[in-house]
Amino acid sequence: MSVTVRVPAKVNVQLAVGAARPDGFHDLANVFLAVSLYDEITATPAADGLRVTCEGPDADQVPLDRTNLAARAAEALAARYGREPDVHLHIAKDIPVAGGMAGGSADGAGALVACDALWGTGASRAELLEICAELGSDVPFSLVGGAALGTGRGEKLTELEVGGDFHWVFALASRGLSTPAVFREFDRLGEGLDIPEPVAAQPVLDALAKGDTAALAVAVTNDLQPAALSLFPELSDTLAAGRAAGALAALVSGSGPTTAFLATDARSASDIAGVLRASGTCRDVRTAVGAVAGASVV
Ligand SMILES: C[C@](O)(CO)[C@H](O)COP(=O)(O)OP(=O)(O)OC[C@H]1O[C@@H](n2ccc(N)nc2=O)[C@H](O)[C@@H]1O
Ligand SMILES: Nc1ncnc2c1ncn2[C@@H]1O[C@H](COP(=O)(O)OP(=O)(O)OP(=O)(O)O)[C@@H](O)[C@H]1O
Repeated sequence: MSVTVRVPAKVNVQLAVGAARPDGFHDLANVFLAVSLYDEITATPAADGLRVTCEGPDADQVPLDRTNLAARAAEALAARYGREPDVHLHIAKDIPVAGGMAGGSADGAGALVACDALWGTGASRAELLEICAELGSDVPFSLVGGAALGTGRGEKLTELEVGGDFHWVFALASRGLSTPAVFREFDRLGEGLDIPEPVAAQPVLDALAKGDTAALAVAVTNDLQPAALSLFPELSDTLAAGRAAGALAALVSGSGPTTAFLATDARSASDIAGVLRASGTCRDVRTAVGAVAGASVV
């Protein structure tokens, strides 16, 4: 018997970042939207301990040892329920690696849900969310999906209403960006400046609730974008190409380097994707819609 769980990627429609905290993390007002790019995690019982395998275009960049977030999730759940993590976790990876779309976090949440079902632990949702928060700031949202406001370091979630579909185009970059490096660059760029407390922007929440793409397009913000562009200046060319192709908004997704483009509808998304693909400013292009459900057994 095995269990397969499908988990979406995310885009941040608002990412407000506060000053560095004493523990090195940053307080956030992080408005997450789950989008229809998915990893699938299959958990199969194994007699000989924990093993991770991965397939997909970026599979060679995924660690298969105990640092993999899927492995860490299985170990955390097993430890809590006093059992051995005897499981084979297979990741079918479609979310870009080190792309700012919470790919590793998706695998952590997916492995947790898969092992929970396989082992029949009966853990409550609150317990699963607690383990997610220990694994990483983005992991709780990968479990929950839909749209949510993340506060604290992003792990404290309030679910948000979404009144309609939002159509996106994502341009994948030629290399990854390290999330800690982007936060460090944010700190460096902000040295000597007064960094305000991060707060959720009402126009973003209203646009989501109404399903109003045009309103969301003028409301999206990402405080990590200047840091990501500083470390990866060529991303400006991708953003410009998407804008010229008719995107209503163009921004870096989370810590980058994936760039995200908001489109009027599915047809426009497909047109923008075609122009971006031909522009030579990115490695690959994908379209997706949000909001979609979080980690779900298939
Ligand atoms: C950029 C975002 O993807 C936006 O959703 C997240 O804030 C990052 O979430 P994540 O990849 O799950 O991050 P974690 O694994 O928790 O932390 C990785 C590193 O990112 C930095 N980090 C992360 C979250 C946060 N609120 N402040 C931070 O400064 C820290 O250097 C931390 O060591
Ligand atoms: N299951 C996993 N899939 C991909 N990377 C993983 C995984 N587990 C650990 N990692 C490590 O995490 C690093 C960041 O990868 P990930 O794809 O999660 O980045 P990201 O999407 O930018 O994250 P986020 O958007 O949450 O900041 C990788 O370079 C890799 O070393």
